[in-house]
Amino acid sequence: MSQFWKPGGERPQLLDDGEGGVLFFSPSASSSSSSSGFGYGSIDKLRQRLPVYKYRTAILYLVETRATTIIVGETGSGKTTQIPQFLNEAGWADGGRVIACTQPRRLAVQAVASRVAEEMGVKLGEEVGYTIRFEDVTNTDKTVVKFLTDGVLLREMMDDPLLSKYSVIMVDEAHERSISTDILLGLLRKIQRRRPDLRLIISSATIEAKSMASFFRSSKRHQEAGATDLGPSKEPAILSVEGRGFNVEIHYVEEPVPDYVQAAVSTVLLIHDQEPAGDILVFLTGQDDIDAAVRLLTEEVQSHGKKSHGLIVLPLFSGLPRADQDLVFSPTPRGKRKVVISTNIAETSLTMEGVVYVVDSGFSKQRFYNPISDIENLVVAPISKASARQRAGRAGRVRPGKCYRLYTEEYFVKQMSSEGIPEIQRSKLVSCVIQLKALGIDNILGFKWPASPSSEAMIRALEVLYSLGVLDDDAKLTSPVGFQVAEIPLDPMISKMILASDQLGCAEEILTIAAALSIQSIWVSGRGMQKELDEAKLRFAAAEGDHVTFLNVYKGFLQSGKSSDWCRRNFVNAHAMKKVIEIRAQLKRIAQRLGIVLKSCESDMTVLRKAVTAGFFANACRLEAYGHNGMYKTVRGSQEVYIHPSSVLFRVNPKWVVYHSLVSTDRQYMQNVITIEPSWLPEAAPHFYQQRQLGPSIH
Ligand SMILES: Nc1ncnc2c1ncn2[C@@H]1O[C@H](COP(=O)(O)OP(=O)(O)OP(=O)(O)O)[C@@H](O)[C@H]1O
Repeated sequence: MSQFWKPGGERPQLLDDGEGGVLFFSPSASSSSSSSGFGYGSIDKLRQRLPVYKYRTAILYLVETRATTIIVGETGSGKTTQIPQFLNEAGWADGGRVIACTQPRRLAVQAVASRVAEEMGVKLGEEVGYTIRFEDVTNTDKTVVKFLTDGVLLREMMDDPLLSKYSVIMVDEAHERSISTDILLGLLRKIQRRRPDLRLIISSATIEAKSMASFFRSSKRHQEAGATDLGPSKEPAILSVEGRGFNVEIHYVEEPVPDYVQAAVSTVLLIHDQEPAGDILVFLTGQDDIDAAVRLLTEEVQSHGKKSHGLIVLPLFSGLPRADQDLVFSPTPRGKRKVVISTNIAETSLTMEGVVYVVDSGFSKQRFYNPISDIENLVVAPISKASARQRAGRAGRVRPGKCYRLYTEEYFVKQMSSEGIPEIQRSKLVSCVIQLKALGIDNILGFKWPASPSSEAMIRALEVLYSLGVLDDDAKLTSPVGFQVAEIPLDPMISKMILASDQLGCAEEILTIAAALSIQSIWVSGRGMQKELDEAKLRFAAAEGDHVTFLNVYKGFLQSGKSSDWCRRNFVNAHAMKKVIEIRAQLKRIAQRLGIVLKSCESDMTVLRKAVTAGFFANACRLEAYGHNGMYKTVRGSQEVYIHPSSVLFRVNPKWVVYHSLVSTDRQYMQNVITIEPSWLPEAAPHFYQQRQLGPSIH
C-alpha cells in the first residue's frame, strides 16, 4: 500500500487515506496558501514560503529510506526549484556525486537552472548547470545540481549505462508523458536493480501516482516493509504536497468561439483595455497561429489604436533563436505590457515573473501515428485538463492572476479528457527503438514500459530501421551506419540522409536542408496575405521541390547579409532563418566529428535528391490522378495523399515524390516535397522496395 505524509514534525507522520488513494489538492481557484502577507523579501524568505518547504523533512526522509518517491503537488508549489536544493543541502551531492533533475523541454531546463543558480547565489554553469541538446553549461569538477532534458539523460546512458555519477535523479513533469520520459522511466527501473544507492523522485502536478508507484514496485520477493540495512525500501512512497502559489481566477467563454486566434487577439485587447498592469501569456498551437496573432496585434499597435497603446508583442516557440527567446524573459519596461504568444513550450515549469494573465486557446499541436497506414500526423487537437491546469498555473506564481479559457466551462467539465494519451502510444517509434538498441536493449518487444506502445508500431519501426541499414538481420545496430545514425541526435531518416550526402558529395547542401526541415516553416504565415506569400515563394521556387527552394532562400538570406528587411520583403521568417543558421552550425560540428566531408554538389541537384531519397524512401509517393491538386498514393501503404498548398510543387503534378511530413486536415497533405526517380527507391532500400512494387506510374 502506498503511504501519504502530512507536513510538520521532525520525523513526518504517516498519513493513510485508508483506501490507498492519493490526497490530491483541489485545483479550484478558491484557496491560496501563500497569498496573504507574501511580501517581497530575501530569496531565503521567498523559498520558505513555498508550499513544498513544509515538506522538506518528509521529502528528505523518504529519499533516504525509499528507492523511489513520487511527489504530487500543485503548479507553483516549488517542486522543481526547491527539491534539488533540499537534496544538495542534505549532502546528496557530497563526494563528487551529482543531483539530476530532468525536464521534457529545453526552454524549461535553461530557465529553471538560471533560477536555481540565482537562489543558491552561484554562477550558472558552476555549482548549478544545465545540459540540453547541443549545449552543455556545466563544470565537471564543480556542478552538483544539474538540470537536463530527459532526452539528454538518455544520451548520457550511452557512455555511462548506470548513470553512476548521479545520486538522485528527479524526473520532473512526468505527467507530460513525453516519449523520452517514458523511455527514461523504463530504463531507470532497470538501473535501480543494479544500483541500490540510486534514488528516484518522480514529480508532477497531476500524475497517475498509483499506477506510477505500481510500475516502480518490485515483485513480491523484493518487497520490504521499510528501510533495512540492505538498502532502501523498494516500495515506492507517494507524497502529496498540499498548497499552491497565488490565487488564479478562472474565466470561461459563454459560447464556443469560432476562431481561437481571433478570439485570443480580442481577449488580449480586452485585458489590456480593462485590467490593471501585468503581462499576458497566450497559448496557441504552432508557429503559423502565433505568427498570425502577432501580426494582428502588431498591426493594431502600429495603427496607434488606443486599445493597444503600450503593448509589446513577442512570439515564443521552440524554433525561435536564443536571442528572441531571451526577450520573453527580460523585464517589461515601466508603463508597458508584454504579450507573449506561445506554443505549449511555456506550459510547464516556467515562471515568467511579470505574467498575471493567461489566455488558453484549449488546443495544441499533437502527434498522432497510425501504425497500420504508417502515417504520422501533427494535428491541432484539444488539450487535456492536466494541460489546462498547467497553463493556468503560469499565472499566480509571484502574485494573484487570471486565466481566460477560450472554451466553455461545460466543455471543460464534461468533455475535456483528464490526462493526455502518452506520446509513446501516438508516435512513430523509429527514434525510440534506435535509442534502446544503442543502449544495448536487445529484446525491445519485452521492454517494460509505463504505458506500452502497440506492437504494430514497434514492428513498423524495426522494419524502417532495417531498411535504412541501421539494424542487421539479428536486429542489432550495424557498424558503422547504425552506430553513426544513433550518434546523431536527429530523426534517423534525417541522420541517414546526412550520412548518404557524404558519399554523394553534397553534405554542404544537405546540412542546410536538414536544418530547415527541423523547424516548422521558413515562411511567414500566409493568413490573410496568401497571394503575396505565393508570389514571394515563386521568386525562389525550384522545379525539384521544397528542399532545393530552401537552398535558394538560404543563399538569398546570406547574400543579403542576413537582413531582416530582406526577409520582410520576401515573406521569409527572419526568426526561422536565424534558427536555421544556428542549427546548421551545430550539425556541422557533429558531421565533422563523424568524419563527414563537407563537399558541395554545386548545381548537381540529382545527387542531392538521391541523398534525400536515401533517408526518406519510406515516404515515397506516386501520382495516381492528375488534377488541380493531383492525387498521390504512398508506395508502401497505398494511402491517398495530396501535395500541401504551401509546397512549391502544389499543382505541378510531378510523377514521383518523397515527402518529409504529413499534415491532416480535410485530407492527408504532404509537406516539404521533392521530386525523385522511382529507380532510386530500390537502390536506396532494396529490402523495402522491390522493383515490381513500384509498377508504372501514369503518364
Ligand atoms: N524565475 C523566477 N522568478 C521569480 N520567481 C520564481 C522564478 N522561478 C520560480 N519562482 C517562484 O518559485 C515558485 C515555484 O516554482 P517551481 O518551478 O519550483 O514550482 P513547481 O512546483 O515546480 O511548479 P510547476 O510544476 O508549475 O513548474 C514559483 O511559483 C515562483 O513563485
